[in-house]
This record gives sequence, C-alpha cells and structure tokens, in this order.
Amino acid sequence: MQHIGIIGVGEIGRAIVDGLSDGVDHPPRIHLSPRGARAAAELSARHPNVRVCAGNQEVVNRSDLVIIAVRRPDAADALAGLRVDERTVVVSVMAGIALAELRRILGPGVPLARAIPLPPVRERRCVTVTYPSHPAVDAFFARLGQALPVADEAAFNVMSALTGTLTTHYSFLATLATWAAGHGLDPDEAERYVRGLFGAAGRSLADESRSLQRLAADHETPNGLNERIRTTWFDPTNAETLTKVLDTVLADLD
Ligand SMILES: NC(=O)C1=CN([C@@H]2O[C@H](COP(=O)(O)OP(=O)(O)OC[C@H]3O[C@@H](n4cnc5c(N)ncnc54)[C@H](OP(=O)(O)O)[C@@H]3O)[C@@H](O)[C@H]2O)C=CC1
Repeated sequence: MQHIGIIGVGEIGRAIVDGLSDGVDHPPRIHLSPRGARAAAELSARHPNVRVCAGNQEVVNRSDLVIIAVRRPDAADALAGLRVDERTVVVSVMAGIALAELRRILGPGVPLARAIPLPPVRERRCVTVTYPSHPAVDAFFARLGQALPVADEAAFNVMSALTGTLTTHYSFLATLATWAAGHGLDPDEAERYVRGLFGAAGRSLADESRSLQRLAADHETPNGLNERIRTTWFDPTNAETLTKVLDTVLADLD
C-alpha cells in the first residue's frame, strides 16, 4: 500500500499523517484533501512524502487506500459524487455513520471498512478497532500500532461508545489537580503529580493477568482512603448514570 489518501485533514487526519511519516524510513505517499488548507500546507511542508490535491476526487484517484476523516455533518458533502473503483479501499473513521449508509453514498462494489483510530496513532501506539476485517486495512493500522478487527458492526459501535468516555477521564484528572491547587499546591506541581499518579496506573493496565476488578481491589485497603472515595462518589447511582449515558450514546451509533 504505497499511496494513502486522506479526506478531512483535521485533528485525527493530521495525527495519522504524522504517524505514517515521522521518523519513518520509507513512508507511503500521502495525498491530502485541500480543505483545512493551513493544516494541509503545514503537513506537506514538513513531510516530503505528503502533497495536497486539488479536490477530493483527485485524492481518490491517486490512492490505494483512502481515509475519510470529516465530521459526520460534512460526510454527505465530502463524499457525494465521488467515483471510487473497486481497487481502492475506503476506510471511514467517522463515528456514527454505518457501513450501509456509506455504501448508499459511495455505491456498491467499493471495498469499505470502518476504523476507530485515536490520537496515539501519532506515536504509532494506537490499538485501532476495525470492521470488517480487511487485510490492507488491518496492515495499515498495524503500522500505527495495532489493528483490532471485531466480529460485527454492533461490537464496533460498542467500542466506539467506549471511546466517548476519554474526555470525561481527562476532565476527572483536571478536577483533581484543580482541587489540589485550591488547597495551596502550586498548580503545575499539582498537575504533574496527577499525571504521574495516573500515568503509573495506566501502565499497570498492561498486566492482563489481573482483571480490572482485581486491580481495583488490589489498590484498596479496607476502610482506607480509596474505598472511602469510591463508595461515596462512584456509588451505584453514579455507576448507573454512566451506564445509562453509554446506552444512549450506543443507541445513537446503531
Ligand atoms: N479527533 C479524534 O480523536 C477522532 C475523530 N474521529 C472522527 O474523525 C472525524 C474528524 O474528526 P476531527 O479530526 O476531530 O475533526 P476536525 O474538525 O478536526 O477535522 C475535520 C476536517 O474535515 C475538513 N472537511 C470538512 N468538510 C470537508 C469536505 N467536504 N472535504 C474535505 N474535508 C472537509 C475540515 O476542513 P475545514 O477546517 O475547512 O472545515 C477539517 O479540516 C469525525 O467524524 C470524528 O468522529 C475518529 C476517531 C478519533
């Protein structure tokens, strides 16, 4: 796969370009759509393997694999009228647009897949969920970390809903740092400590011999600080609110 197209050069499109190019000996040729002109120009100036096309059709014409990374409301406008032949694989990273809908827009016969890349693609450390499994698509995301093909679109949507919890996690950490600063800690020091604390907790997730429930139990002393905060704040009502909003998000994705 030597020619990669990207339609939608925003946050995730840029991360993919950097992941494919930064410090890579033989990066693929990358063809960018012209919208988001400033970002596209910056990428093509920084990476010799990247060029900006005159339009979305040119991106398709020049590419073996095309990533569609526009926002959901822009999808129809970005894809309408595009002619894609069956030698080009189209990968949508757009949340909430089903394969059937993409097929309706692009027409039958186009090899299609969906994927959920996240910003760590930039460091080639992302586990990217894909569906349906396609050798070229899975090999592509393996270059950016690891591909995780799932069995059906329902499973894909569940994974997609899970990714919607990430900013809640960061906001939780920001609230902890703000609280600490409110009690007199230097704000930078408070943030550094929270980052270190949860960075280490994140690394312990790599140990798959312990379940998530086990990890929680292992970090808790009976009647200790952790148990007190968990049972007071993350109580059954809070947990139920979280699972309910996940259900609502999933219903919108299905
Ligand atoms: N951000 C993330 O971490 C992730 C995002 N996604 C999905 O990727 C998609 C893009 O998200 P994100 O990168 O955050 O969004 P951004 O808003 O950062 O980028 C979207 C880009 O699409 C461009 N665009 C809009 N219309 C067209 C068009 N007709 N043709 C070509 N380009 C167009 C915009 O250009 P302009 O600025 O000119 O409007 C903009 O550069 C979404 O569907 C999202 O669900 C998936 C996984 C992770």
